[in-house]
Amino acid sequence: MSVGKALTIAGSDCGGGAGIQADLKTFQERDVYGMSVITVLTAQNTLGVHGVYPQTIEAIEAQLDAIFQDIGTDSVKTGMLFSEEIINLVAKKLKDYEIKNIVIDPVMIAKGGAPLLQKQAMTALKMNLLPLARVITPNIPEACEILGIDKIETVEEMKEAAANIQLLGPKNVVLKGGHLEGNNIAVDILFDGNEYYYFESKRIDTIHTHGTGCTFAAAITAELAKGNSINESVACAKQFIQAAIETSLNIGKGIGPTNHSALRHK
Ligand SMILES: Nc1ncnc2c1ncn2[C@@H]1O[C@H](COP(=O)(O)OP(=O)(O)OP(=O)(O)O)[C@@H](O)[C@H]1O
Ligand SMILES: Cc1ncc(CO)c(N)n1
Repeated sequence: MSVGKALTIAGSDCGGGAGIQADLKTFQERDVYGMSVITVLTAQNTLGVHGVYPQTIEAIEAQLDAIFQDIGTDSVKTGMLFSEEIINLVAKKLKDYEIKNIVIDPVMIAKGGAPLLQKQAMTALKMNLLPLARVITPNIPEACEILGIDKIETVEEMKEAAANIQLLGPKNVVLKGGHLEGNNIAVDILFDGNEYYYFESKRIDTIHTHGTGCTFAAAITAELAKGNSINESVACAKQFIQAAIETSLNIGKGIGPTNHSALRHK
C-alpha cells in the first residue's frame, strides 16, 4: 500500500503540545506517514520553555540524509530552527535533494515569551529559507519581525503584509489572524501572488492554545503530501485547528495543548 509521506524538521516539545510532537500527531490524524528531524530539544511544559538544547549540525545532517537518501518525502514542514547555522544547513539540504512542497512555519517566540529563534538568524531565514517555500505561515508578530514593521492591526494591514512577504520569495503566504485583537472571528489570509483568499472561523475563548501554530502548519503539510492544492490544504487545516482548539485540553498548570484527535470523534 502506498501512502503520502510528510517530514517535520523542528524542535522537540517534551510536553507534547507543540513542535515535533504536535506535528507527528497531526500527520497521523491526517492519514499520512510522519517522519521527523529534531533540530533542538526543549525542556517545555504548559508553563513555558525551561531549557533549549540545540542538536549538533552533524546530528541534524545525519537525520536529513537518512530520510532523503532512502524514504524521501512528499512534503516538508520546518518549525523551530533556532540558529543561523541550522537554518543554512536545512536550506542547503532541501535544495540539494530538490525537495518540493516546503511549508515554513517561521517560529520565533513561544506563547510564554521564550525566544525560539536567535535574533541574528533572521537574515538567514529571510535570504536562504523563505525563497524555497511553497507556503509560509507567519502569525502577526512573526510577520512584523520579517518585514521590520511595528504592528499589523487590521485585515487591510494583514493583506498588505502578506503581499510584502510574498515578494521575499515564498509562492504562497498564509498570514494567521489568531493574534488580531478585538475580533471575534479568527481570520487567516492566503495570498498566492495574485489573489487573496479568506479562511474564517469563530474565535474560541480559551487559554489552552499551546501549539496552535505548529498544528495548523502540520495539517497543511499533511494535505499537501496527499496531493491537495494550497487552497484545499489551508481549508482542511483551518477546520482541523478549529476542532482542536474547541476541545483543547486542560492539562498541566498553564496553557494547555490543542486536541489533535478532535475530528476523529466528530
Ligand atoms: N482563539 C482562537 N479561536 C479560533 N481559532 C484560533 C484561535 N487562536 C488561533 N486560532 C487559529 O489557529 C491557527 C494558528 O494561529 P495562531 O496565530 O494562534 O498561531 P501561532 O501564534 O503561530 O501559534 P503558536 O503560538 O503555537 O506558535 C490559525 O488558523 C488561527 O486563526
Ligand atoms: C519546540 C517548539 N516549537 C514551536 C513552538 C511554538 O508553539 C514551541 N512552543 N515549541
